[in-house]
Amino acid sequence: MLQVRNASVFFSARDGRVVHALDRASLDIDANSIVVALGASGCGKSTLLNAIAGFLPLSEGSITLDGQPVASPGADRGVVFQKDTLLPWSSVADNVALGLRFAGVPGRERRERAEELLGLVGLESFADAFPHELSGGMRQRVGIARALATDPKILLMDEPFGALDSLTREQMQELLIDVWARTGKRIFFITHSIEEALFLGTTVVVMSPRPGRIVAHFDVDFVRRFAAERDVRAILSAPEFADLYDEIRSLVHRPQAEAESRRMVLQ
Ligand SMILES: Nc1ncnc2c1ncn2[C@@H]1O[C@H](COP(=O)(O)OP(=O)(O)OP(=O)(O)O)[C@@H](O)[C@H]1O
Repeated sequence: MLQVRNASVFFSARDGRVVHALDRASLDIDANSIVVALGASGCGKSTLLNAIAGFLPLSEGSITLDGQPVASPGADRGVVFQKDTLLPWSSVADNVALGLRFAGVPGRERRERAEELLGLVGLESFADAFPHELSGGMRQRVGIARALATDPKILLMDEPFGALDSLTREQMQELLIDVWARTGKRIFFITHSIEEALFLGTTVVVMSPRPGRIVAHFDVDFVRRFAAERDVRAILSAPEFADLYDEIRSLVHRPQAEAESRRMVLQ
């Protein structure tokens, strides 16, 4: 279980002002779940993800992963960003295996693991290609394979499909559902898109504008239905999908009217 409790972050801006980016956020991410954070630009989504990744310290509150406090980056958390961070001079297989190289895993084993992961993301024949030979969607697939290489306990994804065209984005959403169904990894995913949040999330949390607070939790089951039935149209045209879409939309657009959580508020 990943537990975030009353997490607040204050930044000191260059002009001396204090920016209150995250306000007492609490969140649980259980095994085999996909928790999607949704909110307007600047509401603190990346701040929350970066704190879970260990890239920045909390000002108040706590984050634990399977009972261990999170204080710095670690191989138990794999991160995928919107902009790919592949090394242009390294082959796709070497990029995937980067974390394993840091961990001292021998070359042959690294290669085998990279090939296995490239198979998982549908890029088995691109192991020896270089990043510039790949499309944007393929590069994000490599990013997902790389984040999985150290067998992390959780995958942290910061708008990973935000820069992709809509068709590629849909393919990547389905690929991610496949990866999730096959690996059972828990995932924390950030997006601006209500549709993406509803399609991918087992839980959707809605954040208010700065200072970012979690104003609502929704338990959702479209992703499990899709993993079982593979019927996108049935999901997107389900009346519950449209109802939830409207409810979340009104929250995102009127976030100051604080929503009542559908679940018990986390203590
Ligand atoms: N290092 C920093 N120093 C000062 N202010 C910061 C810093 N990082 C983020 N902020 C501010 O904190 C707030 C939250 O930023 P954050 O990037 O978490 O939002 P976001 O919801 O992820 O936005 P977007 O969707 O646009 O990526 C913003 O107002 C941002 O300007």
